[in-house]
Amino acid sequence: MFEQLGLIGCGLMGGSFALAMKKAGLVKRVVGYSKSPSTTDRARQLGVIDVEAPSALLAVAGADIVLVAVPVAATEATLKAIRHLVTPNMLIMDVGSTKADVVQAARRALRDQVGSFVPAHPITGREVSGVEHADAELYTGRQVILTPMDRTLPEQFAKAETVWNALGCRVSNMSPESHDAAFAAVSHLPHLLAFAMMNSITGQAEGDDFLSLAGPGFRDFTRIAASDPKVWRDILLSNREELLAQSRLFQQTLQNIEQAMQKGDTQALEDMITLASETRAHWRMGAQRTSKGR
Ligand SMILES: NC(=O)C1=CN([C@@H]2O[C@H](COP(=O)(O)OP(=O)(O)OC[C@H]3O[C@@H](n4cnc5c(N)ncnc54)[C@H](O)[C@@H]3O)[C@@H](O)[C@H]2O)C=CC1
Ligand SMILES: O=C(O)C(=O)Cc1ccc(O)cc1
Repeated sequence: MFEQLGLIGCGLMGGSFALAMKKAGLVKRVVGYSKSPSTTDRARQLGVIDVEAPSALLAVAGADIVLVAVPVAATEATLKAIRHLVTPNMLIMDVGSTKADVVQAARRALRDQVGSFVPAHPITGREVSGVEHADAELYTGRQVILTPMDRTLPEQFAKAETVWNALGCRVSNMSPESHDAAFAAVSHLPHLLAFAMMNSITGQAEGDDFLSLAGPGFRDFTRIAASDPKVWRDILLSNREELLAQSRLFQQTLQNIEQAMQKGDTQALEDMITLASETRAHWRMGAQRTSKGR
């Protein structure tokens, strides 16, 4: 389907996309660029990319599909660097975890070529980063949210849907703002809490001793605290308004539970735990929404 993928950011998400595209027979050649030459070199050694490019611009030369898979704050500079080679026939996508910022960055950077850009967020990933963890199956069976702009070209949007469907993903669309509000609640806040949880324990004199005693519940709750610092620094800042609003709601809910504990209000405490327990027991990842919502 495509001749050449230009991959900018040869890490977990970009590397996995390259492997998945090759495995599905959707691309003949992958030309990759990452900020550090040793990463690009490693990506070639691992067979994730076929050719190393010395710059983002040269990774795009001759490409008919481009994936930008860098920390979200690097999106604007990356798109600016490639703008002169972007054509209306080229499909450019990102995989960034935030979308309002990315869309604004794309408008500023690509200007009259912004129609080629289809903002994308695959709802998959891991707490490990880097090309060593790239996995051809990472996207299989997962959701991908597209947040097209008014100027997104219908042909490029249709191509984006076709690519993700061919990789086994379920594709849906929403506005960048609705996307950021939802993912502040179900992705960015859980990461924030996991980071805070780890630091709140290690900040105590006996923190290391406590950690040595922790079991599977702690492991499950904190797995995502091991995520990449640069990637998550950018996400927390990029979606800070929505995330701070979610953090305030969380703190209010925590206070309600603490109050019931302080008052010894057995019934209120049990009711709150029952609500959480039943909701979590029935929740399934990626299940279609059945009732209310925005
Ligand atoms: N890790 C995850 O689970 C998920 C991450 N994402 C998004 O995917 C994007 C990439 O994240 P990962 O692949 O996890 O990170 P990663 O750290 O594995 O890969 C990022 C790569 O980009 C390179 N890079 C950084 N700045 C660059 C620049 N200015 N120019 C070129 N290359 C640059 C890094 O050297 C690295 O190779 C981020 O925007 C993140 O929000 C989206 C869904 C899931
Ligand atoms: O590791 C996990 O389970 C994740 O939740 C990964 C993840 C990280 C960032 C995203 O934007 C989407 C998914």
